[in-house]
Amino acid sequence: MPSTISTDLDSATVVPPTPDERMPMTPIPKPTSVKAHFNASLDVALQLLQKQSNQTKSSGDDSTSSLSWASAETTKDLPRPRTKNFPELYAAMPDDLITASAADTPFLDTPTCCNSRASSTSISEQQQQKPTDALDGVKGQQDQKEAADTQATCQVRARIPYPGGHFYLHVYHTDEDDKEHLAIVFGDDIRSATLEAPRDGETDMDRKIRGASTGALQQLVTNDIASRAIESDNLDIQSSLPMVHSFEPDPAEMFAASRLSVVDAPLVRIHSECFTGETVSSVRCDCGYQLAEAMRLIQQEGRGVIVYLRQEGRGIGLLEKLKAYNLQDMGHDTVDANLMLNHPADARTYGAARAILSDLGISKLRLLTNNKDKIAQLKGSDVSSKLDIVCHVPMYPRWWQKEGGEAAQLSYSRHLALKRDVMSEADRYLRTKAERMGHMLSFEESLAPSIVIPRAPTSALFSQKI
Ligand SMILES: Nc1nc2c(ncn2[C@@H]2O[C@H](COP(=O)(O)OP(=O)(O)OP(=O)(O)O)[C@@H](O)[C@H]2O)c(=O)[nH]1
Repeated sequence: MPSTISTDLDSATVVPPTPDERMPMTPIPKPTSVKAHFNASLDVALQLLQKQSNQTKSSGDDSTSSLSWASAETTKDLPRPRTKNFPELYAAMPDDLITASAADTPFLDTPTCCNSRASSTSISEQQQQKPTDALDGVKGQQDQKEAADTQATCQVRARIPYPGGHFYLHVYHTDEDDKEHLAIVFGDDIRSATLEAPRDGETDMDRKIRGASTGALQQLVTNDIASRAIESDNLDIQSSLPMVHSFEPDPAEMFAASRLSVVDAPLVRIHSECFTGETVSSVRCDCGYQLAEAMRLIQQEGRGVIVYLRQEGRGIGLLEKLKAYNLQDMGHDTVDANLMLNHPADARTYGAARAILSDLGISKLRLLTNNKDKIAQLKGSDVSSKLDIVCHVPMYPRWWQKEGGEAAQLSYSRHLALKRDVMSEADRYLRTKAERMGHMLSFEESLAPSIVIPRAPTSALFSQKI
């Protein structure tokens, strides 16, 4: 009987071994870099595969005894990538999608992923404004040092149904604080190394309960092979994969290419908790909009991550944020209100976010943000854990976008109501972010870019019907 591809890592039924059958697992050291992440994944996969193979041997089933995950039947109807190494899938992003070059942006060498000239103008203008002392580069550099050392461990992963699909919610603990930071992951192939790592004495049921995989591990292995090929600059994936020989449409090639997108550049949002904006729909800030918009954009692409950090009130907590709100109602802006309460304008660091992305195997990304400080901190200076932010995607409030753009999707009356509600409150907030915190926002409605989200290099693959 030919073996078939299982695309659901958790769908394979594995009979839990009796205690005697259980193979002792060597603990996998916590990965410290992307390379280590994949090495750890492979080690985990091989150990579990070995374990699974022992189990199936003992149960007389040989269907999982090889890595032959591509069957003849599954190959015949698939479109074939044009060349051996699929260069069209890795084609550089079109020039018109990148408006701000490193040369244009002295404080920021991350281009903007949008097609508007206005955007690069506004960025240059913003960069001439001096950020507040609380946000200057010294703080960023100190934070980067700390960030490189942060360890994040995924405790559990669960599937959450979402309109039009599902995502996986991951709960993380870090050694920085005792909060439950989250990763909202779209895409079945983005996996946590620390979640998958075997834990002493656990059964398959234990693994299932915490959301780690127990079967069908071929994908993890293949994923790792493809990733290693990329890491060593060897794009000849075909020589690294077990079953790619013909020039006929081949799911193995398609699959290998899709694996590469793990180290390509998915959309990522690093989002800070905001109870008021997200849960009770406050329009004092744009946080609720930004979270919803990030989810919409990432779901549209089919894969990507929102790292949801428990940094309420830019790190000062809800209690202090509400005091700051009262000061704002007395006429102070968000920066001054924080300073009057003896807090920095922004108390956040991004070590946890970097550690979580590393754990998820993401080293290259497109970042949804307007915040230069966030980009600088995330990038980091430590070469071994450097994040490659290929561009940033502006998070422009919908009500600032040109008529006929995204705003046109709202009904006219809703649009007017939104405008009326937010103009006085949220616009004041956004204006302060731009003027005093160096956020890359332009107030002129006519300058707001109509945002074009560049497709991930491999997204063509996902849009093909397989
Ligand atoms: N201290 C304080 N925090 C606020 C206020 N309004 C919103 N926040 C918090 O600010 C955080 C969001 O940060 P923002 O500065 O809006 O945006 P950002 O994440 O830095 O930048 P983007 O990536 O462009 O969204 C959330 O944790 C909110 O709870 C406020 O008036 N005072």
